[in-house]
Amino acid sequence: MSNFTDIDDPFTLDRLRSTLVRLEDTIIFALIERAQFALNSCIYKPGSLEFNGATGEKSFLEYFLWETEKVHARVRRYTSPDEYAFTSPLPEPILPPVKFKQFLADDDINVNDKIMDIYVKSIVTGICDDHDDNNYGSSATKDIECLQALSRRIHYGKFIAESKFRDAPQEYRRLALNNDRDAIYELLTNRLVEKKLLERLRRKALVYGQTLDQAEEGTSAHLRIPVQVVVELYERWVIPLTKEVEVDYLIERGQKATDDEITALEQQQS
Ligand SMILES: O=C(O)C(=O)C[C@]1(C(=O)O)C=C[C@@H](O)C=C1
Repeated sequence: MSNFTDIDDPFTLDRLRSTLVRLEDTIIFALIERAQFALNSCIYKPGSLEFNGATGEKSFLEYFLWETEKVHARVRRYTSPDEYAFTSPLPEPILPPVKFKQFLADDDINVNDKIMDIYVKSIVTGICDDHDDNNYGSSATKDIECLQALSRRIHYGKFIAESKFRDAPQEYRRLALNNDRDAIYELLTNRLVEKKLLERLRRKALVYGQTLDQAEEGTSAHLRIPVQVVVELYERWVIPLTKEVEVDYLIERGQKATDDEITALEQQQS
């Protein structure tokens, strides 16, 4: 809920990108926190015996996440335009609504099911040792932090997409009306930004992962998380999913935009 009550414009592409840079830190630290525990694969298996039927049909992680999101929903977490829940149904907030500055168009894009699937199958297995250390609650707590940070980062693509739409409304609308996902994908892609991001991420993973234990300095043993895993996470999943959200958003946005709106956006630019 950080940016949306700022007085100056929080929605320039530069400002939005600086939020993505900050979220890199959040994600790397969340992964480092999770990696200190074993994989504990039973927490991802629906109805696993370890939990004596207490989680019903759900896995321990799904059960824990749903209970967590219920509390967060009550304190209006998911009314913020940059927060997306994984579970449902969720209760109404007990706090009065917050008036957020309107920037996004209405949409119901939510890729959290995909994020969960990729996280459990490919991400957590890449950062944790595959054994059982009995730290089920701690592991799931850290999983929830990783999932929420990834979800926030990936859905932030909507803000980036809206900003790009406002910069070239005619063009995005034309492509959206043709349902041309590939051309939208090309138009929103900035390869230089992606390249710099991956280089920065490599450096961050190297620095943040250090234990600063003198005896291990300069060896890979002093890293709490493999650098390559963090870089690949972004290359294979985080950037592609962000772009998927951007394309989905731009298709809907372009198809719904009226002539008057396009004209008004173009006048704002000149
Ligand atoms: O910064 C942008 O322009 C974005 O759209 C975000 C992002 C990313 O996921 O980091 C995605 C697509 C671009 O090619 C560059 C970076």
